[in-house]
Amino acid sequence: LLINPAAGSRLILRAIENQPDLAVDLNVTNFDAALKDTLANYAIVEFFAHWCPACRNYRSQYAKVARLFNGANAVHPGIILMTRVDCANKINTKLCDQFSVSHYPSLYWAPPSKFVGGGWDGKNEKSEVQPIDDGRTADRLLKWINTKLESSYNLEDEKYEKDHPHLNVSDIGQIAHAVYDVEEATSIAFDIIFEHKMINPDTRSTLIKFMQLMVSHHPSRRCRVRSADILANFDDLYTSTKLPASKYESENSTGHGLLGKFGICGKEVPRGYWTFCRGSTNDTRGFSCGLWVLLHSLSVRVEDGESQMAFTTTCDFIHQFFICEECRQHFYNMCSRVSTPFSSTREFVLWLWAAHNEVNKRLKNTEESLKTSDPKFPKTIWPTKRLCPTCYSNLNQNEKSSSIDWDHDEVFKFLSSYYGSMLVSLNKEKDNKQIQIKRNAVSEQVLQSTNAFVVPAGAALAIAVASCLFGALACFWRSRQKNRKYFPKPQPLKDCPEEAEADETGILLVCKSK
Ligand SMILES: Cc1cc2nc3c(=O)[nH]c(=O)nc-3n(C[C@H](O)[C@H](O)[C@H](O)COP(=O)(O)OP(=O)(O)OC[C@H]3O[C@@H](n4cnc5c(N)ncnc54)[C@H](O)[C@@H]3O)c2cc1C
Repeated sequence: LLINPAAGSRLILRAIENQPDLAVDLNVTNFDAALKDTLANYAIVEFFAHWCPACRNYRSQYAKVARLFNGANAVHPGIILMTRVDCANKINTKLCDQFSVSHYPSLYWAPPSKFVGGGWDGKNEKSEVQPIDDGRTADRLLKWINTKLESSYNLEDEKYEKDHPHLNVSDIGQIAHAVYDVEEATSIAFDIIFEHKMINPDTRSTLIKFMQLMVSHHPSRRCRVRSADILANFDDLYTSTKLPASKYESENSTGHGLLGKFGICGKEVPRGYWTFCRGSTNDTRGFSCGLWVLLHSLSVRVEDGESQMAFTTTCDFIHQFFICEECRQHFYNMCSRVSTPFSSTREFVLWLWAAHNEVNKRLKNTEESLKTSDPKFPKTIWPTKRLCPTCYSNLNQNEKSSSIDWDHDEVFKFLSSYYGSMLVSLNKEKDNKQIQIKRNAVSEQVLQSTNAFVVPAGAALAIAVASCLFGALACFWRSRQKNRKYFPKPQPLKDCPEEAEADETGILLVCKSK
């Protein structure tokens, strides 16, 4: 699977979907970007040469393991990104040298970020990049992984049919995988809004205010940047006829004009699968779970002074745009019961948490009586003692009791950390200065614009300026890609069979690279 190096790194990862061989082909032009971009905890890089018969034989073995971890139908998503690099392609020579590749295929293991700009020289024992010394068949590679992760993955594992030991939501670290789902839920929410043409004079201001909230506080950088772009061009995109179609790669203007084509978190999202919010069957959890996580992750990020605006915007957004009738009505009733305006983040965060628990409590009874619950994710009053023991004033208290004596300070601390830093802990992006400028500028405007019907001019300007900076960086990168004159054609290095060593398994050969 060869990918245009100019394509975005997420596109690279997405392109593996529906491919029989799900290992991701990387080369020197996209190696760092793809490994930086993945949210998987670990990566494996196979260095091979396309002329090497041992590598050709090994391909199907590697693919059997990649099926478990890569792609939309991964049985165990978000854990390992499995990639390969063709060292016989001359553009990759330096990259392969960095890893001291002496024979093909050679496999290396590390957290993805350790591959970026890194290497392996065989001398540094403390290096986090580690050669996989025994991965010559699919069974042996998986055994190596299982030993390393203390896991029990099996080549026969099928989606939904086995336990997902690494994706158990009662494990606190799993929230780090939810960034994927927050992006997914955001994209789906906006796709629904655009496809169902839900923007009208009554709903327009709510949408704009929610987007302003996202520009400032969405946990995913790509959603913040894209929301800012859309907000800055909202009127043009909405009417669409004012823009040349080529600018946004669209030929026609259906639905809400070009807005629907613009991808609120980028063109690659929604990807069509869930990670943290994945149910044990296809029709449970997913979008509504992702939407809750989005709301909670926004709530912990707002400033004290924004809390009342964030509350009303959240209530209006759910009321006007969540197409589950029962959900939006119930939620709005809970909103309507609030009589005193919020003056702090803490109040808003705890209100949303309590509202969610009220829904959990109601659904628990309904789902138990109708037997519609997801057996692996029954509704509970949350957080459980296991997730947050200090949230319970009295640890001897039954966590299933209807009136738990919460320690609200601890609950707030827990929520702030869980939906704050823990949620983005896998997301290695670093907010750069431009984002900060944009966030500050927009936050100010959000505060001032609780009744705005249009994007405030100042916010639009700030957003546009910041967007231009991103645009300039993107242009610079693209022009550098264009200026690369050519990629040399891959040349066969050696006639492998003469250099080959028999593998003791009798299945494979190993080709020497030098
Ligand atoms: C605004 C809103 C209102 C809804 N109202 C209804 C309704 O009236 N009727 C209906 O049938 N469905 C409703 N739903 C859907 C329902 O709440 C669940 O989202 C759905 O049943 C899937 O449940 P889940 O097991 O994935 O967990 P969800 O309830 O979706 O929760 C997602 C994750 O959030 C965390 N979480 C759970 N409780 C809390 C809490 N109190 N505070 C913070 N984090 C928590 C957990 O990690 C959980 O896995 C609503 C959804 C939303 C977004």
